Amino acid sequence: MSDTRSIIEAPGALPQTAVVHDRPLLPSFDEASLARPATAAVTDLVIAAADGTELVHGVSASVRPGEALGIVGESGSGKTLTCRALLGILPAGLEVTGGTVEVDGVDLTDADERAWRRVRGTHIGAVFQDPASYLNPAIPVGAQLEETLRVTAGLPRRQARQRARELLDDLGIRRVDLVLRQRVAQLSGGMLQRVLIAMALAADPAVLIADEATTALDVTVQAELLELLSRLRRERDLALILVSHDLAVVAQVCERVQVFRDGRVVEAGATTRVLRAPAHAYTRELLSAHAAYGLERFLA
Ligand SMILES: Nc1ncnc2c1ncn2[C@@H]1O[C@H](COP(=O)(O)OP(=O)(O)OP(=O)(O)O)[C@@H](O)[C@H]1O
Repeated sequence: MSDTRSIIEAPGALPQTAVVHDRPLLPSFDEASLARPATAAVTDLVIAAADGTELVHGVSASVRPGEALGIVGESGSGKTLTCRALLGILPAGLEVTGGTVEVDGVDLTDADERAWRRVRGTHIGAVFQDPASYLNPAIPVGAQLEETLRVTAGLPRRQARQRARELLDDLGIRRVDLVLRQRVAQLSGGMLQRVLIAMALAADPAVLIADEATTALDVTVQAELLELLSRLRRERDLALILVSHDLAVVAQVCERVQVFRDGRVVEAGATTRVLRAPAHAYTRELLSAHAAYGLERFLA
């Protein structure tokens, strides 16, 4: 389903489950951004297993420079597979069997691993849940960040060291030199995720995917990281794709949202509209589940 075809017009009346409060939802949707060409896009994407079982059934999603797109939906709805298709890292046994994948002006639909390696890291980066599992526990995180800077951004050793400091400083980390010397076990989840964000941004990609990147963190640290992602996309004109099962997370950062269910986009549109006046019964279900946990707390 394409972006436009999947947008269902909002009904006039506001359903009970929509979160209503007297302040406007932020950020507002900038329609002008849609006039810019997409930085990353999947169009009519189909992902299937080797036995032909379809897991993603014709999803379209796109994001532009400086824009944040939220992807929400319950577990197993196809959010991660869609993002993995954009990164060229589908799990073994799964493949793109229909549609197109494009990143930063490059058509990667039929790309081999060599072509993907030229794009991953340099044009598109990603962070996921559980940052510790992406780092070597035996090596200081600074050395791992420097290695990424050498390999992905092609910096010589001395420059990589300097750039690692600058990157962490830019991500709001205090006592940068101390953090760079520490190992995984010595750092908090929020700090490790910052290090992973620094690695993902090492070669200044145009697109960043954050897939449940703040899920396991406590609310305060989560809010700090969401604020950081918002700032980075503003300052770097980064196209951000934020994946979460949590509507509140998406509401804090994204001006557009797509609701996934069973490998399809069931609703898409401006976050404000989707949250205030959900058109699809499933979105209303998601919202009522969140209302029970006080979604409005995060939206104000
Ligand atoms: N390696 C795999 N082999 C077979 N099926 C898979 C594989 N990975 C995912 N799936 C299936 O594909 C569907 C979509 O999975 P996906 O991981 O994209 O969901 P998701 O929305 O990201 O869920 P979650 O929030 O739990 O990560 C699910 O039915 C899942 O079971």
